[in-house]
Amino acid sequence: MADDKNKIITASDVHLFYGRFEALKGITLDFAQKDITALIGPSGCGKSTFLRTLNRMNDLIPGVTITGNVMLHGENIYAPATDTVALRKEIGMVFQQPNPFPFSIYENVVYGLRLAGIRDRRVLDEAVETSLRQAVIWDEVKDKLNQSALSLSGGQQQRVCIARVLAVKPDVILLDEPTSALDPISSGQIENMLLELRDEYTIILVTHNMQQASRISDKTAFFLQGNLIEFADTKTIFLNPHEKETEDYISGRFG
Ligand SMILES: Nc1ncnc2c1ncn2[C@@H]1O[C@H](COP(=O)(O)OP(=O)(O)OP(=O)(O)O)[C@@H](O)[C@H]1O
Repeated sequence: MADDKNKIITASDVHLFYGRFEALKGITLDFAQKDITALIGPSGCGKSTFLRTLNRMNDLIPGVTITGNVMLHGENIYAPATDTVALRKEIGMVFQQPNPFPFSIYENVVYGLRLAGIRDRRVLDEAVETSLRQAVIWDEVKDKLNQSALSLSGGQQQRVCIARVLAVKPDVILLDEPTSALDPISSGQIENMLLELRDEYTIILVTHNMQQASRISDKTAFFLQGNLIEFADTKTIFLNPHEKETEDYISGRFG
């Protein structure tokens, strides 16, 4: 577990039910500042569900019941007073399928800033350039910022979506299989970008791709049937796992 002073998110005994089905069976897991943490495990083990508990995206699904605590900077995000819009700015999310809005590249990136009431063109222009540079797509799009984001390739769209998240300066970025819909070159670009972003952001990544987890993450959490089986340094998980189930999964014996 992370040192107390470095913890940014602390999840304690999180249970989640879809109706009567228990998809998370008491997950306790801490995330350290500016680590990349990979969540791995076979299909249906609950990794995406757990990721969504971290910025209350499951609240949007009817019939969901959640117990336990998720603390961000020591504050319970499930407290009734939590402003979920503000929470999702602090903990941004990127999905498997690139989901740009049907607007220009520029308007996609400034979307959250406009919602926050920022109108100063200079501030918006600066945020667009900074975020697109951080998402390593500035050079490809700088001459066509007014073109629809939907005209870009899938990999470019995903990087614009990441720029859209970065523009509101989150503390944490959640990514749910962000490269699984992309070709290997685009996936590699996104992996390199995540490694660059690690200096500034806490990154939590659901991935089916074990090479990806081992290439870019500092810590790895292995889930199985709604349980967290093992959480450790990525090297330990892949080279010297403590639990038999982890070893079986890593070595391809199931999943
Ligand atoms: N909206 C929902 N309603 C009901 N059950 C759901 C819902 N979303 C997920 N589940 C169930 O909860 C369990 C965990 O699903 P989840 O999507 O979190 O798994 P996962 O590990 O991310 O899987 P995958 O890698 O296939 O995306 C699965 O059994 C799934 O069928």
